[in-house]
Amino acid sequence: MTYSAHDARNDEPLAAEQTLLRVEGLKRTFGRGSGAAVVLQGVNLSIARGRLVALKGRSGSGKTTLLNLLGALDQPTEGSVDFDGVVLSGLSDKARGDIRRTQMGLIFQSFALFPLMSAYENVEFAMRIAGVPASARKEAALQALDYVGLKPRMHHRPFEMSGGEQQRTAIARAIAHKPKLLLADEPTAELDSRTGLHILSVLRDLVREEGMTVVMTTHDPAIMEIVDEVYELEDGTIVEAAKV
Ligand SMILES: Nc1ncnc2c1ncn2[C@@H]1O[C@H](COP(=O)(O)OP(=O)(O)OP(=O)(O)O)[C@@H](O)[C@H]1O
Repeated sequence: MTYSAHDARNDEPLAAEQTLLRVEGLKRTFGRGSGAAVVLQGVNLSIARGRLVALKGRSGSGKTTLLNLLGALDQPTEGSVDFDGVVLSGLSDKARGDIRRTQMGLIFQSFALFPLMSAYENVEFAMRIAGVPASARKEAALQALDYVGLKPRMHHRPFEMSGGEQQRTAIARAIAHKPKLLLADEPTAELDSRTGLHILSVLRDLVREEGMTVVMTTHDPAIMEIVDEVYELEDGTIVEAAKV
């Protein structure tokens, strides 16, 4: 069964052009033989463009593993992830990397901000990596920093900013090249509730105003208040899909 909270609401399958992500029969194991751990199994889902989606579930249920597969950071053991009509596992490492850099934005703890660069430089550098031409980078960086309300502090380095400001810098860095998909791993985990709500409103606006698709993992009940769809994982399988 393919889970799609969007389908469940409308009782109609998603049209191909509405679908940004289609996951079929996804399985991921780590290790081999009798010691192999099955971390994801039989995951099917379909996510439409312009949706704000949460993946929830207990610690160890497989949320980050699934997010890594959606973001082409990892390869499935079986099954496929189709991103905007392209099956990611059918591509070379280079082609997958190109799609990730140019069409996706990632907010992951493992992609920390560069400590010696200012907020502006962090955002500008990410666009260089994404292949945005030099002539367009300055304006796009300023626009992204303005979007998250950080323009006044854009010359500060991460250690001179609060946790919320650092997270907003990470969002600006992830969205400056206008990706189709934004993936965020526990984006409010390290923040107090007020700052976390501010971050969530920025993500909400990106979906509403810019038509971006956002998929994030979370333990945060506040996230459930603002998302369009929630998928719950249990032991590597989706057990519930809901329109909130
Ligand atoms: N590279 C790896 N090698 C071996 N096991 C792994 C690897 N990555 C993840 N796992 C295992 O897969 C399971 C799911 O991990 P995952 O990080 O996806 O869970 P999660 O739902 O994101 O948890 P949390 O909420 O704590 O971040 C865990 O048991 C973890 O130990």
